[in-house]
Amino acid sequence: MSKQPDMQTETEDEGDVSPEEYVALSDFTGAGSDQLTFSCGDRLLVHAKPSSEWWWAEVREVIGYAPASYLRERATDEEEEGEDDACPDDPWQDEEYFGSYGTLRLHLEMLSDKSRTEAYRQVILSNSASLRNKVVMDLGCGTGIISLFCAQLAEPSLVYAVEASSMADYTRQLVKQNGCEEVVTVLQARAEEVELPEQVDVLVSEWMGNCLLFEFMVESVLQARDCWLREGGVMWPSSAALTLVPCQAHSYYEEKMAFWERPYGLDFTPLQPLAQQEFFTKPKFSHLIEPADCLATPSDVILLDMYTLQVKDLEEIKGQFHFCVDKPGSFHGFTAWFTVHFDSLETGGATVELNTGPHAEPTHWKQTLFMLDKPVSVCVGDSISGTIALHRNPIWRRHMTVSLDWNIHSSTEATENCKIGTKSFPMWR
Ligand SMILES: C[S@@+](CC[C@H](N)C(=O)[O-])C[C@H]1O[C@@H](n2cnc3c(N)ncnc32)[C@H](O)[C@@H]1O
Repeated sequence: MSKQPDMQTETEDEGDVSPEEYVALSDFTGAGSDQLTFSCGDRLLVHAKPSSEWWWAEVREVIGYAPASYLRERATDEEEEGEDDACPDDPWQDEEYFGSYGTLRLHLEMLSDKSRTEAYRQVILSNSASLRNKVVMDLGCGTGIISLFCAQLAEPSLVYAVEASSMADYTRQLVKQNGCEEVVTVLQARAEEVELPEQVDVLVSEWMGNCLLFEFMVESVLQARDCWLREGGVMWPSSAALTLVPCQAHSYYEEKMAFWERPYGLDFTPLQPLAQQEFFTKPKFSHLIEPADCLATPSDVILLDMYTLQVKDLEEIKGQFHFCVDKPGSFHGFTAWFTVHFDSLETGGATVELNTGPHAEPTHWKQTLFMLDKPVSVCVGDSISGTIALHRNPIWRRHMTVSLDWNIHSSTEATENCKIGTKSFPMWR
């Protein structure tokens, strides 16, 4: 399976535009013969934009596909003179990111997610005695819910509630409204830039994104840990796991792909390559997998220790899987979700878990589905092994690409039969 499905079937005239000049934002090494290799600063001529992710381009008289997110439109000569590098102005897209957290929509979604919010409440409640007189930092406090739980359910000496978005103004009001202003200090700042008068005993944050890492808020948490957590202090969450399972996704496949087989008695199959490009090249967020659609026992493929994880580790995180199929069916893809654990402040105390998988109460993250280009029939006893890699985008720091490589060994066919596949899914770029 190619990394960019069906690229081979695309021609130069699909999505034609008159050639435009672009500049490479970063080095890129093509993975196959149809992909270009170029260096940061190279000028590329883009001939066609057949998809939003991959463009048909030319560099040094070589033609091939280039990832759109590595390119930026070339400025005029005058504009270019004033530029000292090719990097975008805001690789973290902070304006857009913190802008969205300055409105209520996301906070309503998060606070309405009872499993998520109650898990944090439970962490505070079950550690209330040990939190007495402790100093807490709530990184990315949003409306201040976790800080308010701390102030109401325990007796910390101080909670620094750090929030970069304009929501912080309202958070201050909420803290006052609930009589917690003696304990909770709201600081409107990016956590990376905040100055605290002291180190903290506990660093709590709700930083998890789709597929655990998307948005990479975790980097801010790791930087704050290194700056502000006292030696021996506690991280909440303390660890995180990404879980994967091979699965069926009949209704999604029917809805997006099989639909084109015979709508109204007509053969629309020439649209299937387009359907694959449009619906299956990116993961499906907000997927709710039925436990019955799991073809094997789910397995943790990536484990993160929040005490030892380093910012540089985030560039590429790899895991392996080996599934034994325990249900016959159509292997349509992989579904991923995450679980985080909160260690107790007391030695031997109970750990609290927030599990976003199909066997737990649904959360607003739901699960993430990665569709194969074509389903593969599998039988009980077959094995599906391979690797997963989360590659952080070198330019757009909140984005990543999830690459999956797998091989399927059949247990039933007399001759050794192994089907292999590989596919990369940009989230978002
Ligand atoms: C996922 S929300 C969680 C909000 C709140 N803690 C809750 O549980 O409802 C993450 C929040 O962190 C803020 N945030 C993200 N990165 C930050 C940073 N580096 N510094 C300060 N705030 C940040 C966002 O603006 C957003 O309000």
